[in-house]
Amino acid sequence: MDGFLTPRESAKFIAENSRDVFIDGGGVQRVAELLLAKASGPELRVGGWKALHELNPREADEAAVNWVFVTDTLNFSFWSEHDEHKCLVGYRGRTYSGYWSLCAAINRALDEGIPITSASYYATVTLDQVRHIFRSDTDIPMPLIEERHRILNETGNILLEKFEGSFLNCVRKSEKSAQKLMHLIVESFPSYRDVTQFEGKRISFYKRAQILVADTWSVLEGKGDGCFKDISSITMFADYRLPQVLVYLGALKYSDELLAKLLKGEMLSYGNRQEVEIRGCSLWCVELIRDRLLELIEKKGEKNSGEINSILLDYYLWDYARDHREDMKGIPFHRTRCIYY
Ligand SMILES: Nc1nc2c(c(CN[C@H]3C=C[C@H](O)[C@@H]3O)cn2[C@@H]2O[C@H](COP(=O)(O)O)[C@@H](O)[C@H]2O)c(=O)[nH]1
Repeated sequence: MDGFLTPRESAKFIAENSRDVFIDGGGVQRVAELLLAKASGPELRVGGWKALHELNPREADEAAVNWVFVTDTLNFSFWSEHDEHKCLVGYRGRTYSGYWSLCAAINRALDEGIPITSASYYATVTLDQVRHIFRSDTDIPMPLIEERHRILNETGNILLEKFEGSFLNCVRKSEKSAQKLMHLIVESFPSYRDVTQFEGKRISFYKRAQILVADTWSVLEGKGDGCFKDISSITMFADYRLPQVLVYLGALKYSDELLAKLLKGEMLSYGNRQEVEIRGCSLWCVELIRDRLLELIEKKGEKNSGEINSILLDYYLWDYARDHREDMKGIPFHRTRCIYY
């Protein structure tokens, strides 16, 4: 997708021109120190993706890669109008919400013999079948179910036409370059084209394309086809949870006007100036946190396991947000209903 700034360039430009969202240097320092204490733990390792999350595949084979692909193709917009009434999926004795309800529904379908990770199946799956596969245990369905159906059909057909029905073939075309894979994804699959404009510039976030590259790296354990030489060039993923946790941790601040709007639960449309500032400043904030953390590791004389990158910081902060959901109740997340994050 030529003519667009990269996500990192976009984020820097947005942060420099933002009016309602600000990065707090003291907060960046404090988050870097929080992460320093975890730098040698299991969380900030590529292995954490499997070790810490029971719904993720254990294997590192073609089927696992295709599980990641269909999951990240649908990895968007799980928030509900009222948090106490939301889509929930029970699976193997546990109840899952949000992003995890998607993973639970996919694993439940596979257990029921529904080949939901096979392009030949989801290229022609019907809306009724999709409603059944992603059914909720509550009366609140998974949001945007019609869009999910349309995207499954569209994406399945493209994967069949261009990559013989397997995302592993797309990965292999990237020749172990994360950037090449990200661009192959956005050029091939329209639903991944997370782009807009800001102050007259064409900017990109590519949130689902970046997390797809990251999850592919993770499911392949950073080895073989997943040994991307430039994996550290992937930035955090501009969703609606990371901004919330960055505000909670004091690294990001909103203007009074924007905070009041979010506290009222007002929706922001995709591409709206304030929505773009929230996403861009969050992305840039994590880049600054990563830079500061690497300096602290250097100063401490610890060998930086080359692995510390924005992906692992993002995963850690996203999990942190999950684990501190109650504490974060007073901090609003921005409500944008779209297929991009
Ligand atoms: N920045 C970022 N955003 C992420 C993820 C994930 C899960 N991914 C990895 C994490 C653990 C597993 O290992 C997965 O590989 C989902 N999301 C986004 O969050 C939102 C859903 O939130 P809630 O409503 O609370 O479930 C939605 O926009 C979804 O797209 C991530 O990691 N980082």
